[in-house]
Amino acid sequence: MSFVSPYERLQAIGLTPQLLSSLPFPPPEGEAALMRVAEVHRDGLVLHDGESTSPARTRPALIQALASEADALAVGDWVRAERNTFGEWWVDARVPPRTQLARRLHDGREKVERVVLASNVDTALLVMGLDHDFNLRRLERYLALVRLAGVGAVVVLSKADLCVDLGRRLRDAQTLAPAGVGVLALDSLHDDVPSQLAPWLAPGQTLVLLGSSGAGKSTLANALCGEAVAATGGTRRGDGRGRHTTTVRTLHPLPGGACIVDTPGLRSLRLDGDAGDVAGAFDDIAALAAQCRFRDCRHEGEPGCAVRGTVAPERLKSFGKLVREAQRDSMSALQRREQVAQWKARSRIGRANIRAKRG
Ligand SMILES: Nc1nc2c(ncn2[C@@H]2O[C@H](COP(=O)(O)OP(=O)(O)OP(=O)(O)O)[C@@H](O)[C@H]2O)c(=O)[nH]1
Ligand SMILES: [Zn+2]
Repeated sequence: MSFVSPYERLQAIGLTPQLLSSLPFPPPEGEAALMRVAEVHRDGLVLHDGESTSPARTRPALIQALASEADALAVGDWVRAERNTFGEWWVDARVPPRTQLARRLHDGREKVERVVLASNVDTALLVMGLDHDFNLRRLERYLALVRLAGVGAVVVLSKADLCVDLGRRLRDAQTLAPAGVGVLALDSLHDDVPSQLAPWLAPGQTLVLLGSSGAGKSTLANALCGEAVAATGGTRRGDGRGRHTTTVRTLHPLPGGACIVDTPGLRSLRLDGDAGDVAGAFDDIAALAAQCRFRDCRHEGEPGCAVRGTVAPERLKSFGKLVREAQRDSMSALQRREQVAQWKARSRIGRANIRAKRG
């Protein structure tokens, strides 16, 4: 019988020699192990050891330490877990992630929460269907998300078989994609997906599938795995939207030594960064803005603006929207209350002025 060390097994789910040599704790042994988070649930985790998965829970001290920095364990994290006498796994430490894809969730009132979508990702596959799903403004958001996280990306336009003006849509997506971000169109049900994505599937690589519900993420995951690992759903009749078939982010090892995280479709995507970060995620605009006459130019009609007139109006509009959204979300709850109070005061004064004029 040949002996496979736990570290060799972990190579199947992305362990690299660099990671192993930079652990913030001694290499676990005995009842402790290095594992990778494969799923995060409300009441626990699923850990992968490179061969199989086990349920686990997180020590409250670790949850609290992470929460104090608006952080939490996410799929893709490397952790130290220890098995107790009942055979239950408990996670007590995390390896600081190389990358974190995160978004903000807004509760509709004033609470903004940071949610980590996946950790230690090398390449995000930004999946967009060439059917009703195709939306360049949404793609812009996803491109900014990966840019903010410092994660590589490929735009995967699925359902090429359903598209009549493929050439134009490919060109439109290519125009948005910054240098180094590939754009490809495919029919995930019939094309040889692993060979089309081969450049990003080297052993040790971690990929994540991002996109709206029904875009075809799980179909791609299955095509890459060579078997049905993720449930796929149809799209709704009428509007062609997805049915939110995938409900949890899950890490799957791939046959060639890479691994992939399938994620549920995101209903909304608010970027996790301050206004400056978000503005910087639009390379073309950032480069032109350096030539605007005013350093704080908002490109909204100021004289000497180098951006307006050069950047497509719809791109500039969504840039402005994302920057303002980031600004609002970055404000503390207190600042936001103060701003609302100011608005109210201003409109009270405005109404009083109007009344005074009238009469
Ligand atoms: N014709 C065609 N259909 C596709 C293609 N890719 C996916 N589909 C179909 O689109 C529907 C939705 O695909 P899924 O893979 O479940 O989509 P998803 O992005 O995982 O959706 P959620 O799990 O809801 O987030 C399914 O009926 C798939 O069979 C494609 O390239 N061509
Ligand atoms: Zn300007």
